[in-house]
Amino acid sequence: MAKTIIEKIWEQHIVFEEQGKPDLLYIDLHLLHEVTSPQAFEGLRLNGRKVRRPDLCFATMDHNVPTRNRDTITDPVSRKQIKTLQDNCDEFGVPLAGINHPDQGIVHVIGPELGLTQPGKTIVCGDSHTSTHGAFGALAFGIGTSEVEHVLSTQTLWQSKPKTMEVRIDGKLGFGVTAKDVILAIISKFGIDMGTGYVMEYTGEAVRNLTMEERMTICNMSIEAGARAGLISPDQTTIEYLRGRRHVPEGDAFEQEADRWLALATEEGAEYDAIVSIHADEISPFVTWGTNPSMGSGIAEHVPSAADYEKQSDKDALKQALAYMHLEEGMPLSSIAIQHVFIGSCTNARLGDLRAASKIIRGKKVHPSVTAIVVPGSETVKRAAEQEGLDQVFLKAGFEWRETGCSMCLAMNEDSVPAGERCASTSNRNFEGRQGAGSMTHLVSPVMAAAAAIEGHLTDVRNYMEEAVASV
Ligand SMILES: CC(C)[C@H](C(=O)O)[C@@H](O)C(=O)O
Ligand code: SF4
Repeated sequence: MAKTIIEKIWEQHIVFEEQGKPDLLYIDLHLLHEVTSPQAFEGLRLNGRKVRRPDLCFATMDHNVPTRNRDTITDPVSRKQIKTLQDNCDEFGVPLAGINHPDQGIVHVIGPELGLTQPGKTIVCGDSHTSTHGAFGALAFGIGTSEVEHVLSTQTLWQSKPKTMEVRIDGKLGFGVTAKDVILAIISKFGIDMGTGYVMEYTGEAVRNLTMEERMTICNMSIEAGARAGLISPDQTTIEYLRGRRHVPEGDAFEQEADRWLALATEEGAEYDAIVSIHADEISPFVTWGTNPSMGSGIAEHVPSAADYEKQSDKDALKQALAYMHLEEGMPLSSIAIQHVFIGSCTNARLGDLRAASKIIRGKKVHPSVTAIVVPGSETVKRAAEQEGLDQVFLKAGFEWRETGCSMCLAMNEDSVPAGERCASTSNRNFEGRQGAGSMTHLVSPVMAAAAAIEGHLTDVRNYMEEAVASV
């Protein structure tokens, strides 16, 4: 019987199964960061255990690292978490890209970059956005700290078999429409619970045409759609991205792996437990106006009104979100003034994202009432961008060019949005207080963030792009 990639990877990793109980899965790659690992290592120490396969682990520091001055970590909790990870990795022999390491970066950016993320692997990390790695056709999901301890000591994990969902994106994406708009549009159309209990596989013409970086943006936000994980079957784009990366085999061995990877793809006629679809024509540059990622619309639209909803619970949710966001029902989205722009995070801080944003701002100036920062996703991204002169484009326009890390995505370090101020952000979460107590977040793509930085309010990037095209 034809199978989905999800079933194939699952079956290949079962170590132990018993009817009606979760399966014990082998884990091929365990990524770690400083926030969710301290108690797990402490648990090992208390029980006199070792890390079973340090060679299948890789750690980095990302959530707490300062993006201005690497040598001064002012927050005592941040300082402690960073020191603790360093000590734990030293003690247990876990490879680490520490704060000043040339490979350091956001865990979900560096895994793929180093070629650690590969098709067919089971990948876990004590972090919900581990779904990012699914872009490669890996089964990648976030786990809790007690599970981190379990994986450290056994290299296995108990997991209930998920249901499968096909999320099909037909057609070709329009002018100015990016991967970020695709995933925001999907979550807006089907809701934040659409994926509960499922692993979602993104399919369709629009997906096949995306680069690996763009696929990562989509898979990254699977968790915001409630899914356990999200993935994309490997194809030639996947293979070409991985060729030559540090942790993949070389020469003939690579070609053999490539054949094995391609054979994992979902087979023609395989059945999913659920199917949803969206057409590329339905998707325009998106922006969120509310306090969860489903509360968003195309930039040409308006903040919804209570009258637009039938259910009282939806009307109430709208009112609550708008009260927090200090927005009025029915106002045009493009009239919303912003004071901050954040181009960063594991969703949208890769080289392609920075390139795209830089094209919008080249030769322009950040609006005087806006503070705009670029936080590259990794040291590797930062170096590559600097080599192309992108840092100079951003700096000339009035952006700050920072060191790498999670930064303003969740404001665990000193980068935060002050209470009562608004940020156009390329990150993935817009919950109340996410970017700082009382801060207001509008999730957008990198090009939309760049255009907002120039205008001082949310704006349709397509106008900018038309101008850029016309000036050629
Ligand atoms: C700190 C970490 C546990 C958290 C997550 O799991 O997602 C963070 O990365 C986030 O994005 O909120
Ligand atoms: S960049 Fe944001 S979403 Fe990604 S891992 Fe860091 S805090 Fe989480």
